[in-house]
Amino acid sequence: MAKRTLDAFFKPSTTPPKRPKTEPTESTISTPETNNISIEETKPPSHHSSYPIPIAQLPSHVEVGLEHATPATSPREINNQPHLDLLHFQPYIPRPTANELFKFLRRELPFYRVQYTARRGDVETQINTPRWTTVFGVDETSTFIQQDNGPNSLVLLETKTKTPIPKTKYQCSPRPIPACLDVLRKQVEAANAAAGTQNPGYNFCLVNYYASGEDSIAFHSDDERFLGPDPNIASLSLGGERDFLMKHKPFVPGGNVNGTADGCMSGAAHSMSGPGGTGVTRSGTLSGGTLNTVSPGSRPVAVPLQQIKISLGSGDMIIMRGATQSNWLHSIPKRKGQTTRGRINITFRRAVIPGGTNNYYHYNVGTGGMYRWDEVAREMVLRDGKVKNATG
Ligand SMILES: O=C(O)CCC(=O)C(=O)O
Ligand SMILES: [Fe+2]
Repeated sequence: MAKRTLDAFFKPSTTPPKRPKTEPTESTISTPETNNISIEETKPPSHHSSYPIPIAQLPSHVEVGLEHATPATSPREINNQPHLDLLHFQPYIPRPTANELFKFLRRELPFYRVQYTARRGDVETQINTPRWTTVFGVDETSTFIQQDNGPNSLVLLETKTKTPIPKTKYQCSPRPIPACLDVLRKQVEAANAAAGTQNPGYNFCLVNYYASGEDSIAFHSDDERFLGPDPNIASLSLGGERDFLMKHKPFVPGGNVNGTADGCMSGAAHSMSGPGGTGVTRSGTLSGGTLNTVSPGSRPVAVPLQQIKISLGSGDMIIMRGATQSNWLHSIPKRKGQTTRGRINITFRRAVIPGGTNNYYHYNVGTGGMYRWDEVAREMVLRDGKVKNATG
């Protein structure tokens, strides 16, 4: 990859003329005449039979920014409430690079507006996911292995036996994490190591695009059984600033408040705040740190009433660790009427069983059409009416 110094990277540079995307090499012209002007030529895109389109590699100026300047700050630990264990990088990626990465991913990734039906008792409801989504990865029982040097040569094998997976193993065609997101995955794993966190071994990358303040994710926790106990979820924000809310789960005799549909399904069966995603009504005041003690049985349980609001800017990253997911709900609430820039969120996770793979593709790719960002229309445009082999 073409390397440039950090100084050169942050200096305004003359934008070189755009080259056709297909050119497979890249170079930096560095002579006294050109004064280190970087000519960006892209590496060949990531191909796979499961992809609806080839997925471009990062432009070298973004790659350089990521390589040389992340983490941009040391994380702040947020663990001042029961069961809460967060690392907040503010930012993790320097803002100029994060903004470039935002535009690149919005332009290059396939996106979906997933619709699904949710059943509660006898009642079936059709849910329109209130944001754009896409997903890559496979659970730990399968592994993508490079067979040869061909562009389409990653094959999916059983992790244990290294034999091809049975055709019936998945109700979807798992997609390998493309190079442009795999760079981030590795860096975020390194950030965990630097913070003394056990290697999360991320094998999934979920992407949300919130086009405006109308798009949202309702209160939920990412504590599906297919993620194993105490899952580590890293969540990266790019583009427009949005509020990230967290609140402690209420005590429910017999277990969690379980998922009904309100468009927060990055995976099924998370714990949720109830239909409508407006949250569980609690008695008491929502003032700083007040504890509401409920006594469902013989043992009183203290429920912290303080809701947390973190404003997430471009490049910020939150790593949610330990008991956070089993005890806290999080959301990106709607901001109707406010002019908000589009925002991309990327979460890295580790799924441990095939059910996780089926679930993530079902709720983040689905069976509807594939959309791409259109720079002229400035919106997502339908490109492919039906998803080929994406879910069963
Ligand atoms: O957009 C965000 O910051 C949150 C996304 C999220 O919670 C999820 O995808 O599970
Ligand atoms: Fe989440």
